Amino acid sequence: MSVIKIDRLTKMYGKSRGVSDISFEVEEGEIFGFIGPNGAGKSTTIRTLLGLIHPTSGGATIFGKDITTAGPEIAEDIGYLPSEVFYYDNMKVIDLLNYSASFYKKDCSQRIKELAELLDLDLKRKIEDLSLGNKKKVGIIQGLLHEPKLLILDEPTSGLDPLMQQKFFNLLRQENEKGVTILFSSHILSEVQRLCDRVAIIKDGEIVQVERISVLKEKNHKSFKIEPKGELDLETFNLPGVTDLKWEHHAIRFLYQGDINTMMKKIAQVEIANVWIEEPDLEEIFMHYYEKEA
Ligand SMILES: Nc1ncnc2c1ncn2[C@@H]1O[C@H](COP(=O)(O)OP(=O)(O)OP(=O)(O)O)[C@@H](O)[C@H]1O
Repeated sequence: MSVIKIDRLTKMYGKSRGVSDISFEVEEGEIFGFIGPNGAGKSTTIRTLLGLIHPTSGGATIFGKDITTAGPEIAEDIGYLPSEVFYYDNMKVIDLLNYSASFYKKDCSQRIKELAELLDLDLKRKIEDLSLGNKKKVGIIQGLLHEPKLLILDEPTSGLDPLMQQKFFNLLRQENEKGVTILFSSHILSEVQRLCDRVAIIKDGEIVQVERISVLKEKNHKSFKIEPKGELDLETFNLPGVTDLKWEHHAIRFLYQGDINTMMKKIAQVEIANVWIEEPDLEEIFMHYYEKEA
């Protein structure tokens, strides 16, 4: 079942484009990455889903309900972490969290304690005394305290140190194992690669691809590094499907998309000292993808 179904959604800000004609679905139980460079339209999509802004055309459903007509009802089962968090500084953390919890029809006090312990956050401190990272933790707890069925996270890791990021990712995995669906927006490819099952790539307000991370890595390119014995012309490997062909120290490097047997036969024709065939990381794939599409 689709938890989020976006159907031909367009959002214009006056004459300028927020997102245009985007469609994709997030299935129940998925950790779904939403990735693209700054200004691509991730926050616009998320804010539309949450009913904070209204679509210009097209629309979306969450849990099968229309975002424009059933917003408050849907919101009860969503946890949202905005990319930037703003608070009334002179409140204590616990008071703020209790206030957030008061919007839900359940007792969240135990969950608040558990999460604060896990994230190592002192509930008695005043918000104004907190570092950026600790403020972010308050946002994370706010998003999770009512045990939502869907988590929508907009660039959630900014401001968290690597150790806390790791804890946060573990927490997300635990939530996901309990059945929580997660939409995770980011411009950092490595974190999407670590966490997500599938990903939608957005560029200039349009979805350019929706794919499993594993397929993206397999289908796209292999990274080759070949160290020849003696001299070899770089042009030897200038074959269909080869890109980014270059010398790197004593080795020839390139990305290859195509039948692996063709490439292995070609390599067998030359004298080599060593060969490395690797999956490129997502960064390489995306850079290549963006350049190709540009
Ligand atoms: N309130 C607004 N008024 C006018 N234009 C806006 C507004 N909010 C966003 N935009 C424009 O819409 C486009 C998409 O922006 P959006 O913030 O959704 O991108 P993003 O992918 O979330 O990027 P970032 O990570 O930088 O927030 C950009 O061109 C941006 O300038």
